[in-house]
Amino acid sequence: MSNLYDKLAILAYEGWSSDCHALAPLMATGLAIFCCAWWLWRGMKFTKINPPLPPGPLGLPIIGNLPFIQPQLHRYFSDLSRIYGPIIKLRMGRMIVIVINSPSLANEVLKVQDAIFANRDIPAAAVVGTFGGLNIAWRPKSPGYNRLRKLVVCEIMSKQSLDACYVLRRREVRRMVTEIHGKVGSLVNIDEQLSATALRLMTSTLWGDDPSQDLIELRKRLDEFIITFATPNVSDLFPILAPFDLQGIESKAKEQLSWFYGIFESMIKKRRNIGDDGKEKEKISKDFMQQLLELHQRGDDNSSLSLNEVKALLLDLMVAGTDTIPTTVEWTMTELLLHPDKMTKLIEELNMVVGNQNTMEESYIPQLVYLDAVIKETLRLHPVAPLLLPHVPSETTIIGGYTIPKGCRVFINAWAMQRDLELWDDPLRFQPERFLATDINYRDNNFRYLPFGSGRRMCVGISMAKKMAALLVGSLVHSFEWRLSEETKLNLEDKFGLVLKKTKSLVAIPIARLPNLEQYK
Ligand code: HEM
Repeated sequence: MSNLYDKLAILAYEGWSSDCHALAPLMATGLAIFCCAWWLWRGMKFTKINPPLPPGPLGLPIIGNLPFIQPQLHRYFSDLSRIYGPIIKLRMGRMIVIVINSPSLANEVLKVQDAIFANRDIPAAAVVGTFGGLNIAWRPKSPGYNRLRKLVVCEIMSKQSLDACYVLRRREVRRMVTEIHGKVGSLVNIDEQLSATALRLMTSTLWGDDPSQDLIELRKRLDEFIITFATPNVSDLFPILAPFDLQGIESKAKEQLSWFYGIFESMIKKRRNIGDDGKEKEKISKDFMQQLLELHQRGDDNSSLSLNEVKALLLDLMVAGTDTIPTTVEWTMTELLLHPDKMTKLIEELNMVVGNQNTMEESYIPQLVYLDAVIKETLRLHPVAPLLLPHVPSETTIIGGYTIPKGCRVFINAWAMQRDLELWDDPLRFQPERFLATDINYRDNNFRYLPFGSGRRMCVGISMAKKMAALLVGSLVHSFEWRLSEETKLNLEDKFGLVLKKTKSLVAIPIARLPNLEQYK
């Protein structure tokens, strides 16, 4: 090769110096024009492919904006968007963060360019625990992810499957009503009550009844695990440091996850030991674990699950389901207690549809349109995932005239859009009626209202969440009248975390409102 270059050089030199002497000025001009044209073309091509990154606050070298980030991320990001516009950029260590604050740009990310943005990056702490991202929430875009999601949406969360395990949900909700009835006239911490109920609801839906299971220990482990994952990890901000696990987060996560997987493995083992016949089989046939194991045993590549996928999924569904639903229900009860006229309207609807001789059942939900509007309005003002989950573009692209680099984290500030004065009439007012007047829905591709996200990464638990939230709010309001103690000052302060919770738990006094004691059993 170098020989060839040498020959060409000699040829060029000899040609230039002898035969083409007269053409020299012409060739020089031609070369100059070519260079200018090439430079202009490169410049145009560069600016065309690489517009600037979105605007944002200046940061420091290496650590970027990290020292200035405020813990209430949803509020901090929306304050920044008032200064820098609907799309902003921050840098956290090596990580570029993009925040979207307008429905038209959210439409670009979640619909027009959904194929690029339907990707995730596994946090360092989750790599080992999810067997390299075998769960749904962290799994990068891949045929494996599509297969898993399809199985969960079409089989586990199908109407048929959810109806089949209603008996399990009903039992836990009735248990909650009985427990609250035992505290009638005294203060009840609604957050604690709902968290315990949601955990029982989720665990019995996932694997039915397991008397050997210590739910207090499970709750404690779950809280520790959530704290580990919510702690900002230097390994994610500076991947080069990941092998050192400087904060010990990865090793903690590994230990915590192996505890959960130990429990799942022993339950799977027990389940497999149950024979094909008898009442035991009948009892367990409705829970998710049974369905997941049946998918595992299918043994065909397109529609079966590996055992590690089964375990990673059980954890995914447990984490996703146990805090989102009670948080939504607690916010709903708080708003209703702050707005007695809306509470009265809901009671009237429940009296009319359910009646005071019956108990609240899921079969009434389609007729309870005001209840549906109340929950939708609550999720508008208090979305449990205010920034959705981070989307990670699988290639560099352009949004709103700015370059969005491959691998950055894109947050959609649903919280800000759902309270935007330009998008909603009187946005800070709790007004469920706005959902009666319009037909805004959770799945509408309506990018000003996104409590469950949208597109390929939309929440897979939406059908289950809708049923559980309606059953819980309906049962609490149908069974009891709720009063506040003299000292209680209700407020709507929130705190950002894995879910957007109330800063102060709701505490209220239940009074029985149904005529028969039987209705509380
Ligand atoms: C009120 C209750 C709930 C709300 C408001 C909610 C909201 C969300 C949101 C906003 C996302 C992220 C969407 C995105 O990144 O674009 C999400 C993802 C997810 N949710 Fe939910 N969720 C709820 C309940 C549940 C339940 C009950 C389950 C399952 C038992 C569940 C399972 C999941 C999973 C697995 C994902 C990840 C989906 C993916 O990455 O493909 N969620 N949810």
